Amino acid sequence: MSDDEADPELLALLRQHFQGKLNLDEEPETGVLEGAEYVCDNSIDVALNMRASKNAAALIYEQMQQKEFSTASWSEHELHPKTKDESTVAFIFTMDLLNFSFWSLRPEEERFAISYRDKNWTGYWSLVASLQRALEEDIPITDPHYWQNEEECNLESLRYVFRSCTDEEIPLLEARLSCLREAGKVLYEVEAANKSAAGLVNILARDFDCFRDESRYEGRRKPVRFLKRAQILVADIWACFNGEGYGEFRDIDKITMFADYRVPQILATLGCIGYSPPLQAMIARGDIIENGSDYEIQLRACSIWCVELLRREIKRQHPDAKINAILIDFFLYDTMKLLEAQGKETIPHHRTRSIWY
Ligand SMILES: Nc1nc2c(c(CN[C@H]3C=C[C@H](O)[C@@H]3O)cn2[C@@H]2O[C@H](COP(=O)(O)O)[C@@H](O)[C@H]2O)c(=O)[nH]1
Repeated sequence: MSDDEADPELLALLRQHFQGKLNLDEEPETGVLEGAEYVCDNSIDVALNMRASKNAAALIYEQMQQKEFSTASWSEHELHPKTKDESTVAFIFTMDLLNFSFWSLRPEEERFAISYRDKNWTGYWSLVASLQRALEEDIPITDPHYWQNEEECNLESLRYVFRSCTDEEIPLLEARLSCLREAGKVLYEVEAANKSAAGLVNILARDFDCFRDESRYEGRRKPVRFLKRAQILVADIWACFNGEGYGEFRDIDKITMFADYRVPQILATLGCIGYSPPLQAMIARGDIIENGSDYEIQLRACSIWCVELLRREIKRQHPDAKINAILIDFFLYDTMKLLEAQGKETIPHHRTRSIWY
């Protein structure tokens, strides 16, 4: 072959690459942990406390062992779906499309709540209860075709699905409808990610605006990615299916802590993270912290990085521990909710209103 004729194989490869069809990296990365470490290294309003984190790691692991905390714990929750089938995947997908911003400024007895199975459910559980109740009322709330049908699925019908037993409505109802509408457009196959957790997270962030949870941070060229609902979606499917069938992901340990408003709260309560005086005062007063602000990015990123360091410390203390950031996160969230139920909250959660968490 003369040297001015490019190899046809190479040409075909390059053509595919420039058409964006070539997936060279068989082992995708989400970039969440890399961004979290960068922010944490440059953060002045949130700092990690290594001694408290070391002590917390031992405490968390001991309690997780005592409670035999595992993926099976996910399905033990009264409201979580029990069947291991495609309808449960659809349930979890719908749930994590809408799994954001339940906090209320109202007193406990007046806040948005769902009455279901003779109990009033608030926060995240109000979402799960609403979806279960809708399905029992034969509303196909987990069906993408329903989300697309403007006759059937609209603000009125969604207001009915999330009807409250108090006079406070679910926050961001319109935003929830647009998340469903958008998702309805991109009919989704879990197989697309060929069993890669990071791959599925990246596809969700690429194909759905409402999963693309990232922020520009100071001078950094690349946005800092949090991808909280994309990651908790993968984690919920993995946990629900105990890592089998739809829940099988070869790289599940690449999933990080989910940067919400509860786990930073328990990390601060444990002393693992600390705030600068101005940030401390804002959180104590219950001031709104804007989504995308420096304070908020530092809070979320340092929490992700802190849970990563807790995971590493637990693995150092117990090399054969079957543990990852997901199980630590789930455990910390449940622990925070227990403290809340016992009226033992000492540090409030930060207040950011957004569709990201
Ligand atoms: N980081 C993290 N964030 C989590 C969860 C969960 C529930 N996961 C269940 C599944 C397995 C676990 O064992 C849990 O039982 C909800 N959230 C987020 O918190 C906020 C709701 O708070 P509140 O209004 O107080 O209910 C909201 O942003 C919601 O998206 C978690 O696990 N981790």
